[in-house]
Amino acid sequence: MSGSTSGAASRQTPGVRLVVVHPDKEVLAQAAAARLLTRVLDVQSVRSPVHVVLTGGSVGIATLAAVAASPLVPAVDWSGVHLWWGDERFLPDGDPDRNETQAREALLDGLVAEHGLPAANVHPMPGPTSVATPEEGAAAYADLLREYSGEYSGEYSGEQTGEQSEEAVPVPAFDVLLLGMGPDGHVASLFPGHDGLAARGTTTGVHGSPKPPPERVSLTFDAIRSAREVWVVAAGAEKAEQVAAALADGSVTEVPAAGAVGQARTLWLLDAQAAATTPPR
Ligand SMILES: O=C1O[C@H](COP(=O)(O)O)[C@@H](O)[C@H](O)[C@H]1O
Repeated sequence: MSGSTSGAASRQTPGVRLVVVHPDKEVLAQAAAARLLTRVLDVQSVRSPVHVVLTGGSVGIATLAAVAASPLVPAVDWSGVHLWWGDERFLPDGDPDRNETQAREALLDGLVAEHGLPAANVHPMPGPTSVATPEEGAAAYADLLREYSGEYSGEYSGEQTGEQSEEAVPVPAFDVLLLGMGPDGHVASLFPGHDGLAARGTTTGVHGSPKPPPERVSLTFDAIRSAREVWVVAAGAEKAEQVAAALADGSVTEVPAAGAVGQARTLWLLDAQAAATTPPR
């Protein structure tokens, strides 16, 4: 055990993984929001811009709502923050089931209107309003990511493996990459047993998602693993089994969340129910 705080139990693995357990989903969302704002402030004290990747899903959106309600919002220089998505449901602009729509309602519209977040710093994944297929959306987003990949130079073939690809992925230097986790262990739109798990490059079109809607756009594992910090947020008893499997370094094919690892740090931010079958370490 290390780093326990009031209401939270933390476990630090020898490497770069930290598991933090909060009493319930509400506290989890509040704590994740506080942690996110603090991280953005910390990064802004040493460099700018800050790149944050958002997630959809229950805890992901609850976290954004908690950010919106935080008194720390004005402490951030939002003009120096860029917001991206880890995945998107392939639905028309404004559809209530788009991760973008939910994030805008929960937080982003308010940041743009009242706190100086430039609308141009919000980078949603394209949907059928602007492209014909998830593949076209994935290609357009890959181009946008490359445009902002200041630290990257050279051609990326999408063929590299392991550490080599982690160093060469043409995406912005993501400071924090948030991921929700489904009860089946999926992260972003990378589902158990699906082709997307092995997709190369930085983005992929998804068909036949077991969770509606069937068509989606997702970052690949190469892009996810390029992030300095990956934070997996999950709540609820229905996720306990896959949380335990991922934290036991289970097969990424069966539990995609097991493959969600940050370059510097991986945080698992859980509620007590989601952590219920994870043995203390
Ligand atoms: O469909 C999706 O689901 C996951 C997890 O959602 P949750 O409601 O079970 O937390 C989410 O992370 C992903 O972004 C989203 O597209």
